[in-house]
Amino acid sequence: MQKIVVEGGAALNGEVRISGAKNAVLPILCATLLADAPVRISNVPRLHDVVTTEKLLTQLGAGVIDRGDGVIEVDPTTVNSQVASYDLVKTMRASVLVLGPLLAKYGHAEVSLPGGCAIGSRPVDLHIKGLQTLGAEITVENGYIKARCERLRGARHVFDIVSVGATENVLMAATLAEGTSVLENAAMEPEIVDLAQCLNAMGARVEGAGSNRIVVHGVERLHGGEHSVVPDRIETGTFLVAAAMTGGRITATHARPDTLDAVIDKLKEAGAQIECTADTITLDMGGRRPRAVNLTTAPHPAFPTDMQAQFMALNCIADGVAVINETIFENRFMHVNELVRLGADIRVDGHTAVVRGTERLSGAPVMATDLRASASLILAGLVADGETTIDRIYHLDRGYENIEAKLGALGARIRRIS
Ligand SMILES: CC(=O)N[C@H]1[C@@H](OP(=O)(O)OP(=O)(O)OC[C@H]2O[C@@H](n3ccc(=O)[nH]c3=O)[C@H](O)[C@@H]2O)O[C@H](CO)[C@@H](O)[C@@H]1O
Ligand SMILES: C=C(OP(=O)(O)O)C(=O)O
Repeated sequence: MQKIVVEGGAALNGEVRISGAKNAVLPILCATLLADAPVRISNVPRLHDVVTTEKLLTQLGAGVIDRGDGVIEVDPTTVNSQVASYDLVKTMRASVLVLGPLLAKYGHAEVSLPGGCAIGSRPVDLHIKGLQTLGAEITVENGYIKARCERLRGARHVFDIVSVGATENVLMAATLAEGTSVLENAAMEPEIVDLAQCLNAMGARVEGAGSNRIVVHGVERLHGGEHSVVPDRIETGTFLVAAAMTGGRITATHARPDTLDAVIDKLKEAGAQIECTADTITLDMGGRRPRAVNLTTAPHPAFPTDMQAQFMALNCIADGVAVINETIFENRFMHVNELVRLGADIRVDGHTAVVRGTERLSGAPVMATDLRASASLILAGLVADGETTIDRIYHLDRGYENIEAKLGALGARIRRIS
């Protein structure tokens, strides 16, 4: 099994090119199923989750051409199965996002229940309820969600709680429904906006994405189209935190600063100087030690849960005490015990972690438990004395494109070993 070895102590300097967003490209690839002509997606990151989605689309019968240069062409006209099997869905929860498109296009779909994952139980009841509001008959049998409906009907639906995935599934389904749907208490994440832009490029009529009220005027068909995936705000934030922790200066290029307000505010609070243009972010820490920053995760535009672990790593070596509240997932502190193995001082009580910054961490073998936990361990390794070896990095490869090459180009001493 592969591992990543980091030798701490180097300040990061230079430029890093940000990839397309994992959390945008996955729903967008699923959305191509709605079209009745080929769709071309560019700025696609090379990620394990993208490969899994390609396999899923292929299993459904779609033609998938990955041109290897960040462009994927999906031909959905050859789809001949509406069943997403457990084998693939269990490896990637986002596979459940084929449910809405398949149901809307073909009138039926069977998608394996994704089950829980390391960070929480992550049910899909809100996806099901939303599709039921549009008229779907849904049962859950033998571990599969079985959905059926001749043609979905536009309706008003209020999500019980804000869910990114449920908003995406219902939004995609509503594009082919008869009449208008109004989705209230919708998620407002930039990835929802990107999905809506892609759907509109395919002929959908979606308004209000990015607000908590999305209006979808159903159309008879979606045609092919082209879309370039929004830059990954979580990858961007991860590199910015790395630079802040090491006292360095980096510029993230091909980024979208306007999707990162809460993260940029916290980095400034930690003492970083930050300058943005429309598509770059320069962070200068000037060799200073970061100050501790309190944070509470919440749906966009508040602080993203997908950046919590990275800021935990920053707080481990910051000046002061930080209180971190995780309000989205019930079990998203699994990096804590591993950070403690590196010398961090962290106490967890329920959804709250109290982090007392220490001047030094010391390298050790650690184990990644999930995607962002893996990133936090790399960040801690960048500032720890000696070597940190991170095991189970397959989590990392789900969501970061070439992270060791990108960090290495910024001056980090990092390598992958088998
Ligand atoms: C592929 C993708 O885009 N993943 C992101 C997406 O995950 P995902 O879409 O799975 O996350 P949700 O926004 O749905 O989850 C938010 C909360 O709602 C709960 N919930 C969700 C659906 C449901 O039917 N019932 C229910 O109770 C979840 O358990 C969680 O506590 O948003 C999360 C929250 O920003 C991010 O951490 C993930 O990186
Ligand atoms: C939790 C994450 O992803 P997923 O929803 O794909 O598990 C993440 O990107 O941090």
